[in-house]
Amino acid sequence: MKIYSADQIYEAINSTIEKNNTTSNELMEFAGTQLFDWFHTRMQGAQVPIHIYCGIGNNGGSGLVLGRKLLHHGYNVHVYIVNFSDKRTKDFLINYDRIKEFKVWPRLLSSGEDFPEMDKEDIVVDAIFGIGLNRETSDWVKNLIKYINASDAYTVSLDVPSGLYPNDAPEDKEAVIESNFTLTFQAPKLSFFLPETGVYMQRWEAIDVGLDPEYLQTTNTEVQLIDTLEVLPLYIPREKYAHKGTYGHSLIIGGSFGKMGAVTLASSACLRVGTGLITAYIPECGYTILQTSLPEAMVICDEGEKNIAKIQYAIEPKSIGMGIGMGTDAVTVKALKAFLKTNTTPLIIDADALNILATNKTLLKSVPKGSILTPHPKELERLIGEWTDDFDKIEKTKAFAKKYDAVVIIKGANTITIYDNHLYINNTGNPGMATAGSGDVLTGMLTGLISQGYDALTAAIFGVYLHGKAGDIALTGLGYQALTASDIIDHIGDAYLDLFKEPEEPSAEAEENR
Ligand SMILES: NC(=O)C1=CN([C@@H]2O[C@H](COP(=O)(O)OP(=O)(O)OC[C@H]3O[C@@H](n4cnc5c(N)ncnc54)[C@H](OP(=O)(O)O)[C@@H]3O)[C@@H](O)[C@H]2O)[C@H](O)CC1
Ligand SMILES: [K+]
Repeated sequence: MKIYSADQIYEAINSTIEKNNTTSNELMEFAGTQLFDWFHTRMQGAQVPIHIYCGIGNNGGSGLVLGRKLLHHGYNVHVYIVNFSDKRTKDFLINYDRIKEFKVWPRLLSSGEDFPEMDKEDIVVDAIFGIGLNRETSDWVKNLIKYINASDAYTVSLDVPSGLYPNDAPEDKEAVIESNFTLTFQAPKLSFFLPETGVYMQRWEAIDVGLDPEYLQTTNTEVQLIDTLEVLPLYIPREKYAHKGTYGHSLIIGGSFGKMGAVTLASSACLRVGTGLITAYIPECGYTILQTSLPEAMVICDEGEKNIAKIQYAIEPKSIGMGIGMGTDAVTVKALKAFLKTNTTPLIIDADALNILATNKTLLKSVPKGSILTPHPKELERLIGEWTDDFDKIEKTKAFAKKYDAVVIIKGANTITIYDNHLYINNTGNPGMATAGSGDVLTGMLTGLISQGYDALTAAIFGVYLHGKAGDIALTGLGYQALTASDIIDHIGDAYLDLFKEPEEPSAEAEENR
């Protein structure tokens, strides 16, 4: 799914108006009708008080259309105008007049003294600011936002939680609505997926507000949300006359005394994702561990007993996953430096190998084209330096990926793959996957995909998706706490099979948050 910038959404609105020979108010009416349908389907006339807070722009206008339609169907509606400016938009004014058809005179809020009474069993509709927010809110509006947040009423935000920019960090963390549900217009916004700003909503759903399909389809976006529809075309089918050589030889380089499990997990995941052959390159002490725990794997032992000391082998791998459990012992650092000088095979660089690169930045130039780096936030910070907020982090990572022509995967709740100034946000995975070895599994999967012929970017997008999907499937019957990295490996096969499942009729529940 494409994630449009605020500018692109305004362009889409203009294009819709031009092409369909319609008016912006008709668009607002359509959007409001869709919003009403959403509420009506769920509420079925229930008389729970609904408090609609409308700003004076088009976000507020949409709130007024929704309010009018709810009133028309006999709902228990209270409408407030958050009068933060006298520059009311044309469509706001039209709908401000129209709601009075129902003999409803919205209450004007214009200072901190007159906030309405609400009960925590009530529903709040937040239509204060949409994507037109362009500066810090005034103190009294901030107080109103804090008041709404403190009410604990179930809050549904229209388009975005008010106070949240689609493509920027809020100046004041308290001046943002904490929404339980965000009904976003047409497509979600980037800020929904980043750790610092994603917390302002529990769930979201995109409402089709009828924007010009041609504009939406032909416009390139910098950001994409990756789900089954996006990865299905990336899948490379297995050939009938294939042999194990067809799907490449993968090499996992890592391990140190006490950390051999990481290599076992990565090698096992690499196999499960479909590599033809797998070799683990480990220090001597891991020989029996590997051979016993993973009979399918071949093992090459380094001359070092407890740490990797000199990387040399006589095989020709198609891809190499390195760094997991490797440690940062001086002898290993030296071995990695020497290895990078001559290696031309694409690398998937994780964990300690990332830390070694971060302290020896000149080595980054020796990372071959078509390689992937998989840092978690702390490792990323060591590579690119500190950032002021998530958006700054993304800009810095984009510059880093460009400079070294590498694919960078920022691991997190919504793992983000960055390459060539584009962002691919993964939509699978769950908090149960924040567990020991989960990253080692991902490294193994990426290595196995590249060996099978996927290019680095495709392997990253597809691998991160499959990894998350395997974790999601594994979750059933386990729950967040019990999920382990081995469970993710055990469900890689199910994640593949799930790609080809006939789509079920979407239930309202399943539609939410996708
Ligand atoms: N099909 C669609 O996608 C439709 C979307 N719609 C909705 O429209 C909003 C965007 O509406 P817009 O009027 O552009 O913007 P807002 O309602 O978010 O904000 C209104 C104005 O408020 C001013 N502003 C911005 N920040 C502040 C602030 N901190 N304090 C005070 N005032 C502020 C700003 O105007 P200025 O001239 O004063 O800068 C905003 O323009 C979108 O989110 C959807 O909800 C429509 O329904 C049409 C269909
Ligand atoms: K809003």
